[in-house]
Amino acid sequence: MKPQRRRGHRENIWLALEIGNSRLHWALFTGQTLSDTWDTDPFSEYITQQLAQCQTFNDLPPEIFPPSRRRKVGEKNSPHPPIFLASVVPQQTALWETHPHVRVITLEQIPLLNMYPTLGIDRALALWGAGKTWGFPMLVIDAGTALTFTGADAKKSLVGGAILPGLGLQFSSLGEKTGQLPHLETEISSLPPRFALNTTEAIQSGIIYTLLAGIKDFVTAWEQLFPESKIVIKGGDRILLLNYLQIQFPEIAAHLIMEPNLIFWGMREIITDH
Ligand SMILES: Nc1ncnc2c1ncn2[C@@H]1O[C@H](COP(=O)(O)OP(=O)(O)O)[C@@H](O)[C@H]1O
Ligand SMILES: CC(C)(COP(=O)(O)O)[C@@H](O)C(=O)NCCC(=O)O
Ligand SMILES: [K+]
Repeated sequence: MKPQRRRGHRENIWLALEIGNSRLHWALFTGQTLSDTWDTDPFSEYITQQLAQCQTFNDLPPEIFPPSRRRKVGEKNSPHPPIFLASVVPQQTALWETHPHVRVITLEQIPLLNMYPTLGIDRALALWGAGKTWGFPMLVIDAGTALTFTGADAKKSLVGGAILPGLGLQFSSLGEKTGQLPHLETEISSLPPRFALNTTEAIQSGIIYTLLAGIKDFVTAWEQLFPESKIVIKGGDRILLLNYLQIQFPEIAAHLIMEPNLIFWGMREIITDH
């Protein structure tokens, strides 16, 4: 599984791909060093079929590997690097797993204790990456499509967690499943009045204040169990939520470390030598 060193081209280049429910998250590594990250939309079957034909790095389609990033990779005809894949979207996984350069990461590779078989690989990798970086006990909050809490104790044993609809999903489900509520943008330019007098602000208020209160409640409960634990927040809505937590519950926000690349740290831990 380890990326091989090859003579005559830049050493140990590998790609990490995390497939989430909203988008694909990519990282370019040289050995242990993370040199670049970017996000793309999910791919059609056509693009992944094209990918399976690629022989060299340069053959990678621009939808996957934007031209602006190519200079970091070295010679044009460098062999195709391995792509280490962690996915929580089975339909997308199926498009990739036959690809000759793809290695799918599974829960068995992650040394966390007490994992249950259906635990999301993203949650396990992010928790492992955070714990190996800042130490255990550890709680990870992933503000992605779903918002998740995932915690482990000092023995690197999964304590458990929680899953709820993320910020975007809360807005879209109200917009889609009701007769007269609009589908609002996830961006909230400022905190609305809690008791609002129009529909837009009433939706924003309901979603943002309950999310912030929920995060506060989970963080407080975790800290009662593990007062010495670090807590790290990741995911596409991390900045928005942390900004509003700073306003609403500054004492809670002060405990949170923000780090978007936890899953890539987790992948690096399990696939490279130290
Ligand atoms: N450019 C973007 N595209 C999609 N979602 C985004 C973007 N920027 C911020 N977001 C927010 O990120 C959330 C998705 O988080 P992300 O971590 O990308 O999800 P996942 O890992 O589940 O694919 C959405 O709720 C959305 O509000
Ligand atoms: C909870 C998730 C949907 C989060 O996915 P994401 O929002 O990051 O795309 C994913 O981790 C998943 O499908 N988990 C499986 C169930 C579990 O972890 O218990
Ligand atoms: K995720």
